[in-house]
Amino acid sequence: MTLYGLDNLPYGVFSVDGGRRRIGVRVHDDVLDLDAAEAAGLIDARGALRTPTLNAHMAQGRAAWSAVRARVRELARAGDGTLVPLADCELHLPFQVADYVDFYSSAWHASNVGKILRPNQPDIPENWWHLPIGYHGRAGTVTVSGTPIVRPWGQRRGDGGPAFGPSTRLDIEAEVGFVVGTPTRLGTRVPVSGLADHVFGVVLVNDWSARDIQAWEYVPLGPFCGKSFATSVAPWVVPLEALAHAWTPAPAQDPPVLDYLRADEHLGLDLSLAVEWNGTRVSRPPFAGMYWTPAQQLAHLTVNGASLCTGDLFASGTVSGPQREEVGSFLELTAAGPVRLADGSLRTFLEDGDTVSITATAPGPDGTTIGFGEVTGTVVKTA
Ligand SMILES: O=C(O)/C=C/C(=O)CC(=O)CC(=O)O
Ligand SMILES: [Ca+2]
Ligand SMILES: [Mg+2]
Repeated sequence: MTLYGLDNLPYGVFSVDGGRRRIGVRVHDDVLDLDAAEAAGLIDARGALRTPTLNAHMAQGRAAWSAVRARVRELARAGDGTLVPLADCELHLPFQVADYVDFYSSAWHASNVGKILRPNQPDIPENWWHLPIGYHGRAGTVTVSGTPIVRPWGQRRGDGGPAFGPSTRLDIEAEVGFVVGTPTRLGTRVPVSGLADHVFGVVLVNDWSARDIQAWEYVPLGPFCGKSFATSVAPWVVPLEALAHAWTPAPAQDPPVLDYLRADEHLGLDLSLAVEWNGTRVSRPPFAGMYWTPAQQLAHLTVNGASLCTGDLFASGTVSGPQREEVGSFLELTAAGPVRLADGSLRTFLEDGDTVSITATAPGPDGTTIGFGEVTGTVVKTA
């Protein structure tokens, strides 16, 4: 199956042999060097492609994204420009992260986690059905796929007070992130119809979570050290334009949402995720069933007049479906007992040396499939 053909063309940042960081587009198992293409006059983005992150091009806006993508497609089709084998490339964080926000938009995830963390309360709080709940994360600790994940230390609930040490309940969250290109002015809102004007593309996210630290610290202000130690993203940003065939009706919303969240077309994206734990596929989270859509998340994120910056990343929240084999966290996967991996070992939470990889596909035009690369990370013992 071709995942990186001419209908995809995801953007990344690469270097070869420790050289300069350059913008490129993945074409099958090669990277088309856009820095070299702009230097050679094969493409014109007013110099934005000759920079070490995608931010300058992302700031140029939707018309420029379309024009550059169309030209990249011509180059890729004609075999013009420099192709570097992917195997020779080191891949970097593709964009400089401005603000990072994480939502909580799967009803299955919310109800699973609610049962585990708040057994004496309703699974899902009343406000959840009226607004896409989220928290502000730590932009500076968003790292590219492959970066080792150092097991965090912190406080957890102990007998008669806090215990302290390396997290004993280290977990993942399989998510889909949206990368903002076009910024806004402080004091303005983005309407629910504004997604495609502001979002440049989509990237896979793993919101690593230390459940023991989280459970002790989060009342009443939400996650802090339990989620701020690292968030991994895939090295490839799939342009929103490449996902034109992946839109699908989102779940009906009842109770009805307020006007600012009501879209003429209430659409989600039909992405199929897969989670591998030390090489064993343990889950296939379906993104199409997310209750809150990215368009609603963006409208809510700015409804108070908060501005958008180029490089803002907002993540969907953990992608969980209704079945145990569809959940996006190990907290949920192992709630009823450990899972057995292909090597025969049993797991509940992550052990040092464990590797988790998340991949995804989406339908492209004419029966093609769009790939998102992978976001992977290996847990290492605290130094
Ligand atoms: O319900 C809670 O208290 C916590 C939920 C999460 O940890 C999930 C979170 O980060 C948001 C999400 O990924 O859906
Ligand atoms: Ca999360
Ligand atoms: Mg995180």
